Amino acid sequence: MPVPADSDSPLITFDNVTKRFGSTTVLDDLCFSVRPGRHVTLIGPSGSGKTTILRLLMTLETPDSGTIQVNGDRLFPAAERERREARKKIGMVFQQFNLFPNMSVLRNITEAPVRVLGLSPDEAEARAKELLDLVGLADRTDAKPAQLSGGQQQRVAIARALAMRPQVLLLDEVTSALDPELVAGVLDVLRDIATTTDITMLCVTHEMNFARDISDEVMMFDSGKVIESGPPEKIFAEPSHERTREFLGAVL
Ligand SMILES: Nc1ncnc2c1ncn2[C@@H]1O[C@H](COP(=O)(O)OP(=O)(O)OP(=O)(O)O)[C@@H](O)[C@H]1O
Repeated sequence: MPVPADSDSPLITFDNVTKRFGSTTVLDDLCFSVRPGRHVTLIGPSGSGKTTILRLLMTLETPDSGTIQVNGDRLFPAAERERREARKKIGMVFQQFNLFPNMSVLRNITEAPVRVLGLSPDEAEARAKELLDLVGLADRTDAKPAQLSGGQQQRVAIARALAMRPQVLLLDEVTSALDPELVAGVLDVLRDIATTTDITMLCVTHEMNFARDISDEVMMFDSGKVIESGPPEKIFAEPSHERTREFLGAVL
């Protein structure tokens, strides 16, 4: 039976998760959990497995062993039906915006809620308009993605992820593909979502100021494990692990 989320029971749990690509062990008996409503940033050197963690939660990858649960439903190992239930609670925004180029902005957002959640087109459209307002694009409903800047496209992608009413929002280097002048607008939208909603966020970013602003917790990964975690003021100011000091020394 799924356990209802409350502030004491974790929303996301990784128990002894191992993931290999060929002979490379990317996640090594990894254990961590995230409580509902928390905003957690994953940091660590390139190749330390941060994106793989998000992709496992999206069921885009399969672990070699271990258990992953979301709100008491198993993602892995799980029967297909249970996995689908768990998967529905998760939305992701990718580095590349991945919008449907031939659909309008509005249709990009309403498509999945109608098809997957069974919302009526009117309900989906009303929700999409609220979300476009939230991301500052209420006047661009009829535009095609190619008519928007990269920052605007990424804001549509954020609205599209939220339209599925996920409990967890995964953000994978969402500003890395943007021109520098467009980064702030996207980060402002995410700051707003972090402060005005109760959504749980797992974020991979190289924007350390953003991580400092929105995170309740920063987890430092190295060699497939969490080597330290804590509030951003602790991790950024007084990291206790030598590898964290080295990493932050290179990126800050
Ligand atoms: N589909 C795949 N096939 C083979 N190797 C992969 C695959 N996906 C990831 N890897 C490897 O797994 C390791 C971890 O990759 P991952 O993208 O999770 O790291 P990361 O910490 O997010 O790195 P970065 O900060 O550079 O994005 C890397 O060595 C990568 O090359």
